Amino acid sequence: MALALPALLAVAFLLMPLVGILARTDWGDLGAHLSSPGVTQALKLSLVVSFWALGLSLLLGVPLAWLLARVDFPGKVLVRSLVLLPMVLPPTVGGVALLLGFGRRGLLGPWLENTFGITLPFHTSGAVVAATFVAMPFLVISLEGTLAGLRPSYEETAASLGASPVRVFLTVTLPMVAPGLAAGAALTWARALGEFGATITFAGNLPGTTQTLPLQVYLLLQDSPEAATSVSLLLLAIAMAVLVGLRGRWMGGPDRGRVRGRGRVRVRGRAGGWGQRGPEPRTAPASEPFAEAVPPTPSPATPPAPEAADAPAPEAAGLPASEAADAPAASWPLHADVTGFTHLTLDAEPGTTIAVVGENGAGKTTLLRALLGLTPRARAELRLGGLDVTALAPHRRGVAWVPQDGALFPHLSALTNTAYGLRARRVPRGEARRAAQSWLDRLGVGHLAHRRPAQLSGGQAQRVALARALAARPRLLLLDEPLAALDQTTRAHVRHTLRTHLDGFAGVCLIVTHDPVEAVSLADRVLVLDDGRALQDAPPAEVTRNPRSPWVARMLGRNAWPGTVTPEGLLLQGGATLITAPVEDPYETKSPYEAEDPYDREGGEGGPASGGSGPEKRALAIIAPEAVAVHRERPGGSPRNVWPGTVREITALGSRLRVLVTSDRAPDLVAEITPQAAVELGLAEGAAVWTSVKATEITLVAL
Ligand SMILES: Nc1ncnc2c1ncn2[C@@H]1O[C@H](COP(=O)(O)OP(=O)(O)OP(=O)(O)O)[C@@H](O)[C@H]1O
Repeated sequence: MALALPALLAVAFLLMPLVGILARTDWGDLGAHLSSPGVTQALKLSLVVSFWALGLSLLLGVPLAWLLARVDFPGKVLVRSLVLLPMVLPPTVGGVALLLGFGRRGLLGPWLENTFGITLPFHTSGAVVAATFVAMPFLVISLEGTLAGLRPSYEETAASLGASPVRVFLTVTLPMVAPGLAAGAALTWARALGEFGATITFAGNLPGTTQTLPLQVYLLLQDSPEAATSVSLLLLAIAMAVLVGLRGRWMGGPDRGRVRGRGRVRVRGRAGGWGQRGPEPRTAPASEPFAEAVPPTPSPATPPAPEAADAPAPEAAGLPASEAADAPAASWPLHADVTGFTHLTLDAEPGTTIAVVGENGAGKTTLLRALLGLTPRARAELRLGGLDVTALAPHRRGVAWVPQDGALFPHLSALTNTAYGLRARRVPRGEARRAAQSWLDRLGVGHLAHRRPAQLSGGQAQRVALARALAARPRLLLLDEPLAALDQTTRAHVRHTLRTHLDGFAGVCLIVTHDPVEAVSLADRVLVLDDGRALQDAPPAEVTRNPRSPWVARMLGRNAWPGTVTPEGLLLQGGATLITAPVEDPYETKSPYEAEDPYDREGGEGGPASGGSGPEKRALAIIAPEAVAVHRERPGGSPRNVWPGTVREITALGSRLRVLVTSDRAPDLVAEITPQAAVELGLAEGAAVWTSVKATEITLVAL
């Protein structure tokens, strides 16, 4: 209430002059005033000047806004202040400054006059310059705000689909910032139309040449105040119309209402933790509803129809003719040497799907961006099939990227989105659309071809994004958490679709995921990253059996305790010893896979076995939750690993319960028991219990 009064006063203060104009307008003579020769001449001149000023502002201001929004350069703050200056400078001072810069005796004036014969003062061009000087900042700041708010994933995805930077700007950036651009343009035009102070100071007040409407108002005020009021009303009406048309869009940053981004629902941390289900079977059950909606998938031996039918000329696909000539038909093994923040070597046969997992900040996105050629933080020497694409720009690599939110272009239909990659490679429109429709059909979303992304559900949008990437016929496919934004049911459906279609993909596919089910059910290999290095790169079964880090173990639903190997077992942090079965030195029993591990061969730093070279042998004790017994009394008998503890959390997992027990004598432990056992034990959160693990149930994995 205390604020309402001054606020009302402010509104009244702003309203009063407008009411004054309305009250004092001579409505009977309004038509005559506005159609008088002097006013119509000034109106015409104002329109000419304001539209020229708008044109100049667009020509110069759009690139400037883009530069300010997208490029980091020294002195950027200064340039931005310079752009804003005319908005706060008194217009007459602006006029004086223009005179000193471009006037006949100004810095550039003589040169302009002698070289181009251009004299600005007392010419219409001078009025245009004055109007541009004061109006352009409106365009620049409005567009800069919109551009800065546009997530780069749209433009990066467009590039990954093969679009050149100019094409990306024209087909993605410009349409997506159109509302901001239109708002800025309308304001710029309105400001130019109302310009007075700089114009009269710099260009003078010559009827028919520089005397625009605002200058007319000033003159009329002395001779015919009623006519001045009528012209003021006209200018007021125009200004109001512009503001009402913009409906507050100016300075509002990107038009978030229109550019609908899919929610980034990150499934992190505990998603794959001890409350997670065990791995799903790799093949989804035939009873999955979506399975029926998916047309039969061609085997890898018979490439998908669109690939065969619509393969563009190699040159059209962005390959230099010489490289294209000896490019293998449709099979793209991967070899990547990545250096920088990410440091690893990756080799994979065509058709391999690799799940990239790791904690937050492990370098998953950096790896993908390095393969795309989009980050200076890591560089990938990249060979895809017979082609070394290292030196190629992102849009010429044939590396398609599906970011987490899909980044479907909101202004294009599902069909046009899907055809985007082919169109970027100059495939004729009809052909590209037919191929796109075919891909949409195969992913079960063909009937949604004409919908805009905003009219699709999360799962449908993901399928369209996948269709768009596959339709571009990439040599390498990068999926960044493709299922993260989906609910559990949709996730299972889309996972099945993904699996089915990745089976028919003739390149390598990397999937970043935080979901162990996704990693195990979709991938042929799991690449575990830690601080940009490959901690483990093995088939899912191997990673599940012998996880190389506590994080991976926990992600896969296992208890994982790091410690130091001793003759009895494992010395845990805190001094307790975990007794294991007669110890097989984990450093001497390596799985066949480990023996082949490239990091072992190279003895590379950070490789999976590098920890074995020191005097102290670190290992990870893996304990399956099913192997943990829970008791109310201290158990007797054989188990030697017995700890008192307290139940901290009980969660349901299918038909079983997972019980988190904390103890001051051992690390946190998760037990999996039946609901019946829980009832019999009278388990509840806070209950004092004992946990035990048989020595034979513990697996030691070298760290
Ligand atoms: N542009 C950048 N400049 C400097 N450091 C960066 C930049 N981008 C990422 N990093 C850092 O690099 C590391 C790896 O980041 P990256 O985004 O690749 O991790 P991630 O595994 O994808 O993580 P998340 O699971 O959280 O997405 C992090 O420590 C991050 O802080």
